[in-house]
Amino acid sequence: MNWKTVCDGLSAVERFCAAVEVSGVEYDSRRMGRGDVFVAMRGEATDGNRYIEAAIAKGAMAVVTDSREAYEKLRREHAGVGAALVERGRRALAEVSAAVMGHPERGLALSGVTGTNGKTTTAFLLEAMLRSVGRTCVLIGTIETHVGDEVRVSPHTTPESRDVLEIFADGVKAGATEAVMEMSSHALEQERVWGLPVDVAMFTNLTQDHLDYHGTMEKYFAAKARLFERVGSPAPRVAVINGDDSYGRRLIAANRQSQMMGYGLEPLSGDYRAEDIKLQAGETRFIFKTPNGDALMRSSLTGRVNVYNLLAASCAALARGMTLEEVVAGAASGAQVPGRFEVVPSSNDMTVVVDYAHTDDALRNLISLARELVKERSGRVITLFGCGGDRDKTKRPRMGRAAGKGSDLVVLTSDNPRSEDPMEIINEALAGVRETATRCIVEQDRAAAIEIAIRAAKAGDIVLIAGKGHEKVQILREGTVPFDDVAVAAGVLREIA
Ligand SMILES: CC(=O)N[C@H]1[C@@H](OP(=O)(O)OP(=O)(O)OC[C@H]2O[C@@H](n3ccc(=O)[nH]c3=O)[C@H](O)[C@@H]2O)O[C@H](CO)[C@@H](O)[C@@H]1O[C@H](C)C(=O)N[C@@H](C)C(=O)N[C@H](CCC(=O)O)C(=O)O
Ligand SMILES: Nc1ncnc2c1ncn2[C@@H]1O[C@H](COP(=O)(O)OP(=O)(O)OP(=O)(O)O)[C@@H](O)[C@H]1O
Ligand SMILES: N[C@H](CCC[C@H](N)C(=O)O)C(=O)O
Ligand SMILES: [Mg+2]
Repeated sequence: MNWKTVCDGLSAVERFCAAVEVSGVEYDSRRMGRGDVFVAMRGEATDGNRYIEAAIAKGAMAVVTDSREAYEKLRREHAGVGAALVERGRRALAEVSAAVMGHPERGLALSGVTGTNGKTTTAFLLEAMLRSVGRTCVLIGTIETHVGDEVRVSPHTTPESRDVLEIFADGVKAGATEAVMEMSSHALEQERVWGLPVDVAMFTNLTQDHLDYHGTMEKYFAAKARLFERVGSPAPRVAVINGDDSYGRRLIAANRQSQMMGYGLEPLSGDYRAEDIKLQAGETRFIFKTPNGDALMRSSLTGRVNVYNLLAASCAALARGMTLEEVVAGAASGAQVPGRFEVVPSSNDMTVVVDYAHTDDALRNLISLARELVKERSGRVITLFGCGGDRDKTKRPRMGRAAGKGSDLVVLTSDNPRSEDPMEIINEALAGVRETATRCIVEQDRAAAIEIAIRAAKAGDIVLIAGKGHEKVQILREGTVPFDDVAVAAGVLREIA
């Protein structure tokens, strides 16, 4: 594509439309190919403007920068290279990528989901519903990325706009008409989803997480709320919002532009509600009440939180034109989401569950679900958890309290300590557990800790292995090593069988 054509569609402060052809876009000098546009973005760790020379050396035909100094240097020293001076690097990245890739976002109806917990599960459910009526989908989220039937690894929950658009372009080629995407608060704040036309936006809930990045709950909420505002693209056509959540109610009250679908369990939560809920291990049933009729909803997912996820996905599927009957049939077709209340198969008479609960709210929900499940058989709840390093430190004692409060035994261990000292993280969480009277065993090594937790269980007990879910690695100061909670737990269960 001609750089001038790209330039014409770019909201730039100044531009130099050299007569060059560009074939791709990159934001990382290490990934540059000949003929690409390099978009320099200012980050927290470094500044993309430092890598302009490296990008040109690798064959950049044009450079987009938010630095006047860098722009003027480019004009002086690289007369043959196209250039644009913009206000915000990440916005420009989205605009340039969409133009160079021929606007793949226009070929897909996009449903986006945000919230602290439940994004991955809701996205998987919605994709299953859409697929059940024969639609080809793109799915972008924490666990993996789907381009129709092709499964790819997800380096991030929400990639940079350039990478999202590349996936969209592949999706369009594969015949996709729908895209379902998790939109993390980091991505909304950093405008990684700038310019994407969201048709249906979903909000699951907001509880404490990521305060290391956002600072306060209000700022964290403001980042999530951007999905429902007119920033960079029109406001979503339909907003699907959890009316049982106090932040959700604020979004509902502030809404002026979208068709509103409020959902929840409380009578005032909205027009889409779950009533007569029946929860069992491996089965959830409820009456899905809608303004256009009611239907019996059944799913193999376990737990009350999944009632919310089913409601959000069902509302979105209705908004995408599916009938109530199709939605209900589609929900029944939704399979296990990896690492979300995943029961590890075993011949022992205890239950071992791997779950991605990594906030105090998720732990509380998980433990109270486990408590309900063991009630009849008078079993105990044994909870293993750890807290991530280089992430929100204030959630550590809160997670400790939540684990201690509902469990009969806590095993405290490591969960991606990253650059931090694992024992320091453990001690911060331990302070919370100690506020409760629950016995706590500390074992820094996660594999050893899993073994301790399972060996402590008796017939009828449930062992919750929380925090890592689908993850396949442990991130340590010394490096990243393969690690899989399900595999480790299955190994221990085999040994004691
Ligand atoms: C805090 C955060 O979100 N950081 C992300 C962000 O980094 P940054 O803006 O600080 O960028 P930077 O590293 O300073 O680099 C600036 C620019 O220089 C470029 N560069 C850098 C080096 C070089 O040699 N050449 C070069 O061109 C970089 O590609 C970048 O464009 O942009 C980078 C490029 O895309 C990301 O890799 C990085 O993710 C880091 C690794 C990360 O851990 N992110 C997590 C917190 C995250 O985003 N998580 C959410 C999910 C959270 C949830 O569970 O809800 C997610 O959406 O995945
Ligand atoms: N609707 C919900 N409300 C509260 N907790 C939930 C909900 N859905 C799932 N959870 C809990 O949160 C954990 C993570 O769920 P899920 O992966 O669906 O959320 P997520 O928002 O994608 O998380 P992340 O931002 O880390 O990717 C689950 O394992 C479960 O313990
Ligand atoms: N994706 C989230 C959750 C990771 C959960 C836990 N395994 C951790 O490493 O803290 C994050 O990066 O904060
Ligand atoms: Mg997720």
